[in-house]
Amino acid sequence: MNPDVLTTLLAAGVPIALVAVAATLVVRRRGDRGGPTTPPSTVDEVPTQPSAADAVDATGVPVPPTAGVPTGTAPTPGVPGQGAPPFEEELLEEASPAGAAPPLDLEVPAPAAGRLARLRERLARSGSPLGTRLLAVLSRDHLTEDDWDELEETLLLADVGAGPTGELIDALRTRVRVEGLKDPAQVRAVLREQLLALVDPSLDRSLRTAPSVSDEGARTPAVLLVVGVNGTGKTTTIGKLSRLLVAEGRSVVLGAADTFRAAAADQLETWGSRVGVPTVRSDREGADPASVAFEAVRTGKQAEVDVVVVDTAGRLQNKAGLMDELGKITRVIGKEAPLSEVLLVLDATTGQNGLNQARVFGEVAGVTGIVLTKLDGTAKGGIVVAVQRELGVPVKLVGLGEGPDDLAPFDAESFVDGLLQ
Ligand SMILES: Nc1nc2c(ncn2[C@@H]2O[C@H](COP(=O)(O)OP(=O)(O)OP(=O)(O)O)[C@@H](O)[C@H]2O)c(=O)[nH]1
Repeated sequence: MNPDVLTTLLAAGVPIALVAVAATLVVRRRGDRGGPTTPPSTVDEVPTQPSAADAVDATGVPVPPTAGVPTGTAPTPGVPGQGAPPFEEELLEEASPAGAAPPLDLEVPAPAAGRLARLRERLARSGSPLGTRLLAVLSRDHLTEDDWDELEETLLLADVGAGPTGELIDALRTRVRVEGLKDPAQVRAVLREQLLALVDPSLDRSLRTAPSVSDEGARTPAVLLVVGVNGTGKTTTIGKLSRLLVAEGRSVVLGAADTFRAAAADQLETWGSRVGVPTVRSDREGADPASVAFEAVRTGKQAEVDVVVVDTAGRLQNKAGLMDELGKITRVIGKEAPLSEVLLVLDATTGQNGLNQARVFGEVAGVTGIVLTKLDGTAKGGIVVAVQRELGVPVKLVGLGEGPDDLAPFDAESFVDGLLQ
């Protein structure tokens, strides 16, 4: 964060987390009133104040803000039961960076650690998990050819994919024959080992979210571009990701470059405002997504935030169009900052269809990590294996539900343990 900005704000006695929100509201309010319309290829002005994540107490520990931010936008469809409180005109009239804004409270996102523990519980609720079904067959006394066929079918139905299924069956047959596995605990241990090998714990699943600092001390934010087909949970995932980043003490700017659907920008803005994260957007539906992305990165750079996360539309009617759009977004972002991550959001419940999407985006967008959403709603956890094989990039995050903090960093061991509970 820019120390000058911080000093000025602190000197003015302004709670910094609130300034970002108040100023964002003013910007939105102007647009709502039909004031100066946003010219084509430009975006709304966005405050360059530090985020809530930068607030620290005397010991340097981040001071978590508290709940419930009024916003001028509609309740978010992707935030069940969490619609924004009613629009408060007086509040917006008075809001200004230096003014005495009423105490607007921000939500406290759940810490990243421990989130994946929820995976077990969610996988258990998703019907009969893959591991349980495999164990049931493997625990039979003498495994016949029919049993092996059943194992194979179970893996294929769970979307593990033909190649990895063959590998797993071969490995298990060898182990059962050589080691004469009988004891259920032994069978379980071997299955765990083999599943883990498929999910591959050696892959680097870290998210590159650290800003770079030049020798002269200039900070450039990490830029995360989020791509994927509409409906996979992209916008919701970015909302959840901004909370995860705030929970880790990062300052964040969001870029609403999904200009195809105006509500997507509202949705993103509402997510951000709940945790004090500003959104750069255009009020013009169909505005140039590349210019919004560019502006978001420039804003993040000027404000010296840690991370800029950019949403995209990614309609898949035509690969050439998608390639053009994502290519242009990538090029213009590159003028301001290098891309740190291209995250592909895939819906875990879509099976082969999801894999086809992964293939196209993999060719077009240079994906560096996969976010698998709706893992809570499927017994087909095998898609993790298939999609990693298909793209050769790791699953980095998983969506475990519709709640605001139902996004967790992926961990191979916890995932396999979830399958084998
Ligand atoms: N159960 C469950 N639902 C999810 C998860 N992630 C997203 N969703 C839901 O999926 C639906 C679609 O999410 P969006 O974020 O609007 O999808 P999108 O890809 O941004 O769609 P466009 O904005 O149209 O491009 C919403 O109802 C979300 O609440 C998840 O991990 N689990």
